[in-house]
Amino acid sequence: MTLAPDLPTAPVAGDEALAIHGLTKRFGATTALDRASLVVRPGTVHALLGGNGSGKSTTIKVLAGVHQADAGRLAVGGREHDLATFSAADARAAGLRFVHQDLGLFSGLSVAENVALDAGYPVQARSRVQWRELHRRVGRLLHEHELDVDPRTPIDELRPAERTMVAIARALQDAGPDSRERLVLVLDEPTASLAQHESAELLDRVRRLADTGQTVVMVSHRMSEVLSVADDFTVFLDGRTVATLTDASPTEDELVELMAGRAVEALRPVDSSSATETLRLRTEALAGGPLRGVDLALHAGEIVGVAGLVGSGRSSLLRMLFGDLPSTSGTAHLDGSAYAPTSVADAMARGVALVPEDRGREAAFAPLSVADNLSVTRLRRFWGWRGMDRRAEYAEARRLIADFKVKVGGPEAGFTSMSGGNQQKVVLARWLQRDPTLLLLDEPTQGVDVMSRVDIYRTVREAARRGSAVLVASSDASELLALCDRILILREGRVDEDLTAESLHPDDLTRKLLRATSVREEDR
Ligand SMILES: Nc1ncnc2c1ncn2[C@@H]1O[C@H](COP(=O)(O)OP(=O)(O)OP(=O)(O)O)[C@@H](O)[C@H]1O
Repeated sequence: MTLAPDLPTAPVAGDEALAIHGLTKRFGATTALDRASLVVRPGTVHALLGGNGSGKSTTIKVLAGVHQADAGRLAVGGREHDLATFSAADARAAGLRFVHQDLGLFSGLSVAENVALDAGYPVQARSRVQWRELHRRVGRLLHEHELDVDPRTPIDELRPAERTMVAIARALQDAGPDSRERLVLVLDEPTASLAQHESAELLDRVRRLADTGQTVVMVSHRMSEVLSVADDFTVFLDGRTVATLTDASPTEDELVELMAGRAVEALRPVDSSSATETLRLRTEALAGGPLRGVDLALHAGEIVGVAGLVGSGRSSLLRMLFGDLPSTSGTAHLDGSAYAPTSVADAMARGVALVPEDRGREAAFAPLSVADNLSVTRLRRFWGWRGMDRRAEYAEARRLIADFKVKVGGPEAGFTSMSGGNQQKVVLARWLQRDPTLLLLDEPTQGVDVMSRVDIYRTVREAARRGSAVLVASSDASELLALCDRILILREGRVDEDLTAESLHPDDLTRKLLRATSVREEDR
C-alpha cells in the first residue's frame, strides 16, 4: 500500500493503462484536487473511492475534458497528454470512454437506435438509413457483450442492469473483443440506482470484461460491491490521494477509515424504534398511475420502507401522497381527516414533505445559494418589514451545514458548486427542519458517502422520534434494514408483504423481492 500523494514530477508514462500525477484543480477559493494521483493497471477493475466532495467527479471531468486542470500530468496507455488543453475530443482519441450515472439513453428509441446515436447510422445513397445493417451490427455488439436482447427492443423494456450494459457496450463499440486493451472505461456510480440482484449481475459483467483485458475505473459509494469486484483501490480525501492499494483485499472498515481519515466506529446505527400507536396516515385501495390499490397504515414515530422492483410503483406512491400524481380511486386519511391533495401546495399545507430521487432536477433551486436552498420552505420566518433578514438566514444555514456535515465553503456558496452527496444533504436538511407530519423519502442516500449515510439515518430517526411518520422508498436492501421498523414489498401496484425489519437479512429481502417477480411472471 502506498500512502501519501505522488510528487507532480513523478515519471508518468509506463506500462499503466492510465496514470495521473500531481493533479490539481481549483474552483475559485476551493481546491477540489490537490496533487492527486491515480495509477491504473491494464485489465483491472480499479475502484476510485472517497467521501462526498473528495474530488472523484472532478477527476472524471478532467479526464473527460470537461474541466481543464490547473496542474498535473496524464498518460493513457503510455502516451502523455497535455492536461492544460485536454478536450473531450482528446479524451476520446486517447481511448477514454465514460458511462455516467445518467446513462444518456433515449427512451422511446430502440436499443439499436441508442447505440447508433453514438456511432452514427449506416446510410446508403440519398441518406436512407440501412436498418438491416444497423440491426446486424448492433446484434453482433450485444452478442459480444453477452446481452441476449433483440436490437429492435425499445430501450425502456430492458431491466435497469441491461440498460447499463447497453450503455457500456455502446461506449466500447469501437473496440472489438481483441482490442479492448486500447480503451479505458470509466464508470461513475454504475449501481447507484440498482437493486442488489441487478447490481450483482452488472458487476459480474464488469468483472468478466476486465478478465478479457478491459481496463475499468469505477466510482462507487457501495463498499460491499466495490470489494466484490475491484482489484485495486485509490482513496481520495479532501482532493488528495491518501492510499493506493494494489491487488489488495482490504476490509470495508479499512476502506472507510481511509476515506474518513480517522477511525470510524458505530457505522451501523442501532437506534431503537420510536413507533407509537398513534395513526398518522391510512390509505385504502389507493389507485392511480401504476398503483392498483394500496392499503397502508403509518404511525407517528414509525419509519416504514417501501421495497419493490422497478415499475412496482414505489416512487408513484410517494408522489401521490405528495399531491404530485392524481389518484383515480381509493381514500387516504392523515391525522384522522380525509387527505386527497390535488397539488404539492395542498400536501405541504398538511405538513407533508417529499425528498425526491432526482434532487438535481426536482428538489433544488440550482441558481440559488446553499442558504437560499435551505430556507426556501421557511421564507416567512426570515422575512420582516425590512425585507429578508440575511443574518438570521445565514446563521441558521451555518447551523444546518454543521449539523448535517455539509462540505461547502459557506452559506453563500452556489448550490451546484457542491458535490452530489452534499447537495442531497442540503435538500434533506431543508425538509427536516419543518418537522413534517409525514416525511416521504425517495432513495434518500443515493450518492451519499458511507460516513454521512449514518448521520442521515440518525437525523431521520430523530425526525421520527419528534413525531413524523416516515415512508422511505429505496432500492438498497441494507439501507431499508438499517433505517426502517417495517418494510412493505410492493408488487404490481399493491402491498404484497408487510415485514418486520428487525429479523430480516438483506439477502432475505432480495429473495422476497425476486419471488415477487417470479410470481408476476407466472401470472402472465
Ligand atoms: N463547478 C464547481 N464550482 C465550484 N466548486 C466545485 C465545482 N465542482 C466541484 N466543486 C468542489 O470541488 C470539490 C470536489 O467535488 P467533487 O464533485 O469532485 O466531489 P466527489 O468526490 O465527486 O463527491 P460526491 O461523492 O458527493 O459526488 C467539492 O468541494 C466541490 O464543492
